[in-house]
Amino acid sequence: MSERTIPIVDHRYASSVPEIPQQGPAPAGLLADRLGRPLHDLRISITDRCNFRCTYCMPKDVFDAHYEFLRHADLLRFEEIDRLARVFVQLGVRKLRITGGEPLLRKGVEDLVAMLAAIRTPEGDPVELTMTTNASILARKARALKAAGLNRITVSLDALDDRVFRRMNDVDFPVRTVLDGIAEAQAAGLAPVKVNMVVQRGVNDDQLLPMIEHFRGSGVVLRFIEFMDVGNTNGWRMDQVVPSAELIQRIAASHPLHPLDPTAPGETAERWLLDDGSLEIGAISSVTRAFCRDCNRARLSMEGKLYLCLFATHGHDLRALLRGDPQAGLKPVVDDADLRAALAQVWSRRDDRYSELRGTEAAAALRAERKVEMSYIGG
Ligand SMILES: Nc1nc2c(ncn2[C@@H]2O[C@H](COP(=O)(O)OP(=O)(O)OP(=O)(O)O)[C@@H](O)[C@H]2O)c(=O)[nH]1
Ligand SMILES: C[S@@+](CC[C@H](N)C(=O)[O-])C[C@H]1O[C@@H](n2cnc3c(N)ncnc32)[C@H](O)[C@@H]1O
Ligand code: SF4
Ligand code: SF4
Repeated sequence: MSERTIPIVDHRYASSVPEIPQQGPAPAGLLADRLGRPLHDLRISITDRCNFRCTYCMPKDVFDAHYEFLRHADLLRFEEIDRLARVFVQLGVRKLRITGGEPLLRKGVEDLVAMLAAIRTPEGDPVELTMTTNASILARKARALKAAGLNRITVSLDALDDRVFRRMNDVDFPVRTVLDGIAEAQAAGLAPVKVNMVVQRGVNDDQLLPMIEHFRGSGVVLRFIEFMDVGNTNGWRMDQVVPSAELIQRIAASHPLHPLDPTAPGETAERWLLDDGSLEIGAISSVTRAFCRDCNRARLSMEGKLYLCLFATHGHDLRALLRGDPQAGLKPVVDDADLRAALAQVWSRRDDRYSELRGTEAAAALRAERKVEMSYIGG
């Protein structure tokens, strides 16, 4: 291991096994955390590997040839992910997002999509199923993903200028291939395609207007994300954050904007429409306008740890519940009702709100403990 490689998984992402409560949870509709927030989204990270080395996410000097990625045996099997997702849906989840690392790199990902697409709510309805991808191999996967039941897709793209994009993904990957992936996703009917751009001052903030011009009239929804202090390795600096308020002002100077109402409680993006109706844009302002108050998102890692915040320092070990853990004297939980009770208890004790606390001693303490990495938890 090189000196700069961060310590191995167990230390980074210490885990706690949720208890199985004696009594069942509150009825699904009433489940809420300590701050009264319901559970609505489950974001499932299916691999910690990626073929890009985006400088703000997997810097090369940390995620290098010596970096220890998880072994395949440590990953949840698709059947295990499916079982957990079903129980989460019983508890109120209505949107599933597959992410990573790069989710399209996981072998057989279409089979997982098909399994998750078959899940029904207690009322018999399907849940929304989506994915976040760097689109490096989306052009050849889009039709199979749609056929398997994926509803829509979000593509990460940080620049239109090929040189800027290659520099940011740091593996010399061309922008053309990502644009082809977006076009194929649209042709396959994965609608709407959303494009997410992380904006870093001095790195790609000159790409705002070219991105807008490119996607006008295309049907794509374009969203700008404030560069976040997620993880411990990306060298985050506040002076590289372009506050959404500034960004919107810069755009509005040349493209008059019309604000849109929120579509659902807890949504991440504030939205605007270009006055001529040619493009919807969104701003995700986790740094300058925290949206923890309505945060209804849970995150499941590829090895089965449940995280209650993007900035969490530890996860709850659901794989130990599914598989048992002889060393800890744990038998596998065979009854879904028990699993459901354990998950409900974890959610009901949640009080995470890192972005609201950023700048306080509580947040500094979390940073000292080491937060989970973005490529592990999936964004
Ligand atoms: N701080 C913080 N950032 C988040 C959270 N959820 C999403 N983000 C950030 O916003 C980016 C975009 O989120 P998406 O994955 O597109 O999720 P979404 O906005 O819920 O998705 P849609 O349903 O497509 O609107 C992520 O990559 C993260 O960088 C959150 O709960 N907290
Ligand atoms: C971790 S990636 C995983 C999925 C896939 N590899 C991709 O890039 O779409 C999910 C999202 O997190 C975003 N992201 C990663 N690091 C970030 C950071 N420091 N601040 C804000 N967003 C970040 C990426 O731009 C991407 O849109
Ligand atoms: S943002 Fe996505 S594509 Fe870029 S390094 Fe992270 S996981 Fe890979
Ligand atoms: S910082 Fe944590 S609690 Fe706040 S919105 Fe993000 S994931 Fe939710």
